[in-house]
Amino acid sequence: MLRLMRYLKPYRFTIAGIIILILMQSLADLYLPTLMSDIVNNGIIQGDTGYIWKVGGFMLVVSVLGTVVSVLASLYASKVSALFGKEVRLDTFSKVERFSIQEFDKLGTASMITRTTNDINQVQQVVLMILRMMVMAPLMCIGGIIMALYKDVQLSMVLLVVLPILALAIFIIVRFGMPYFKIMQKKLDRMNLVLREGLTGIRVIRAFNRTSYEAERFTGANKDLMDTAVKVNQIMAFMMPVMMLIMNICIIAIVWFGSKRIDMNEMMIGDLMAFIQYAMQIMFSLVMMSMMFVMIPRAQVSAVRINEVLDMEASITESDSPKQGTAAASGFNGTVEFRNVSFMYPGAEKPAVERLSFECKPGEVTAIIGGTGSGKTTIINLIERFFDCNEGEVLFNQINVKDWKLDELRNSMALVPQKTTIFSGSVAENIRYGKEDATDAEVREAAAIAQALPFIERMEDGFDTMLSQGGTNISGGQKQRLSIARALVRKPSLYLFDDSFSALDYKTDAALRAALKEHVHDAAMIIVAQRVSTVMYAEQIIVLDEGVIVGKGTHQELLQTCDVYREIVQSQLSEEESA
Ligand SMILES: Nc1ncnc2c1ncn2[C@@H]1O[C@H](COP(=O)(O)OP(=O)(O)OP(=O)(O)O)[C@@H](O)[C@H]1O
Repeated sequence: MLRLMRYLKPYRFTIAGIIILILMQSLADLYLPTLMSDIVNNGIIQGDTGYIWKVGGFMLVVSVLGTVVSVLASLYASKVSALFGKEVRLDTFSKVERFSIQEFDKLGTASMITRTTNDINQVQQVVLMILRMMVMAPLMCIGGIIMALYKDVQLSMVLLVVLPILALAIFIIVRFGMPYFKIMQKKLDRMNLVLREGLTGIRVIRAFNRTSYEAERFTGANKDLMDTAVKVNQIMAFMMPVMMLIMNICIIAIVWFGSKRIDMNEMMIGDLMAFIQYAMQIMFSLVMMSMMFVMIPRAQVSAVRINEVLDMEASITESDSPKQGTAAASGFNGTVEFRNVSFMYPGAEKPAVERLSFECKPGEVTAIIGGTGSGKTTIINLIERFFDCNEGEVLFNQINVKDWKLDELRNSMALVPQKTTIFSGSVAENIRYGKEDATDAEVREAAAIAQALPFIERMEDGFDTMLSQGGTNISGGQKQRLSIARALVRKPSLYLFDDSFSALDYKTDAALRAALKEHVHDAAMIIVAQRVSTVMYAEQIIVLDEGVIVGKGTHQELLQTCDVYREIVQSQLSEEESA
C-alpha cells in the first residue's frame, strides 16, 4: 500500500495542514477535562460562581475551536482522499487501456472492473481514515496517559492493568478476522463476474430458459460473499461489546479506587472526573487504532490487486526505434505480407496458425475462407498486432509490424471485427468513431457505401438517432453496416473485414461489395468470410484448414486445385452458381 501513497505527494502541503488541524483538535480534546476538573475543584466545591463563569466560558471557546478545526480537518481529509482515489482510478484505467488482449484475458474483465472501482474505494477509505486517525489516535493515547499520570499517578495503575488486556483482546480479534478480510475481495470478484455474464447474456439466458439456473448461480456467488461478510461482521460485532465491557470495567475500577482516594483526601473529585475522561480517551484511541488494524490489512489486499494492474506490462510493446513515417513514402501502401508465420495463443496446446506465407496487394481484395477455428481471426489479430507471432514475420508496407509505431500502424488500418461494437451515442457519433474530424458529408458517404443509409434515413432522427449501449435497439445486420461505415469513414490503406458480412442478406452483401469496389480503389482489403458468394470475386482467395494454408488463388484456380475449397463450394453453391 505504501507504493500507492506516492499519489498523495502532490497534496503534501494540504496533508501537513490537516495534521496541524488534528493536532489542534487533539490538544483541545485533551485540555477540556482539565478545565472541567478546575471548575469542579475550584468553582463548584469552593462555591466561586465567577470562576465557574470564567473557566466555563473559556471551555466553550476551546470546544468551539476544537469543533471548527475538526470540521476543517475532516473536510480537507475527505478532499485529499477523493482526489487520491480519482488519480489512482485514472492511472489504472489508462494502464488497462494500453494492455494487449493477452493481459485482458489474464485478469478478466470482471476483476478489472472490481479493481478499478471497489478496490480503489477500499484504499481511498483507508487513506481518509489514516489522515483522520493516524495522528489523532496515538496523540490522544499518549496525551491521555500523560494527563492521567499528571492527575493521579497511583490511580493510573488501573490503566496499567486494563490497557494490556484491551490491547490483547484487539489483537486476538484482528488476528481471527484477517483471513476473512483477505478473501472478501476475491468473492466480490466472483460475484461481479456472474453478475456481468448474467446481464450481458440476458437474451441467451431467456432464450434457453436458463433464468433460474443463472439466478441460482448468482445466489450461490452472492451467498458466498454474504457468508464471508457475515463472518467479518460477526467478528466486528464481537469486538465492540468486548471493548465496551473492558472499558466499563475499567471505569468502575477507576470510580472504586478513586472514591477511596477521595475518602482519604488524596484526590479531588474534579480530578477523578477528569481522570475518567482521560481513561475513556485512551481507550477510544485504542479502539480507533484497532479499527485501523482491521481496515489496513483489508485495504492492503486491495492495494496489492491495484498494484498488480499498475505493474503489469503490456506484452505488446513498441520497438525502441520505431520506423516512423515510412508508410506513405514506401510506395507499398496497404501491402500485407506473411512470411512463414506461426502463432500459438498463450496457454494453448497447439498452434492456431502454422507456416503461413501470403501477400495482399493494394487495390486488391484478398479473401480468407475456412471452417470455424481454422485461424482466420488469428490472421487479423496478427496484422493488427493484438498478438505477436512466435515464428516468421508479419509485414505491413514491407515493414515488420513490430517495428511500427503502434498508433501509426493501427491508424493505417480499419478493422470491422467479427463481433460488432456499438457505443451509446448517436448513429453519427458511432460512425465518427473511425475518424473524429469526419465531416457530415463524409459520414453520410461512408454510410451510403456501407448500405446503411436506407435504414438510417428511416429512423426518426436519422443520423442523430440515439443508440443504446451494445446497439440493442437495432438489428444485427444494421449493427454490422454501422461498423463497416465506421471503418470506411477512416479511409485507411488497409481494410480488415472479419466475417463482417455474415449478418447481411445476399442482396445487401452483393450491393455492399459492389459499392466497395466502386469507391475503394487504392486500399488493400482482407475479407474473412464463411460464405463462398462473398469471396468468389476476390483477386486472391486463401483457403485455411486447421491453421495451415491449403489453397491460394482465384475462385476458378482453386476449383481446379484445392479439394477443401471445392468441398466448401459444393456445400454452399449449386453447380451453376459456382461456375
Ligand atoms: N484467445 C485464445 N486463446 C487460446 N486459443 C484461442 C484463442 N482464440 C482462438 N483460439 C484458438 O485458435 C484457433 C483459431 O481461432 P480463430 O479465432 O482464428 O478461428 P476462426 O477461423 O476465426 O474461427 P471462426 O470462423 O469460428 O471465427 C482455434 O482453435 C481457437 O480455439
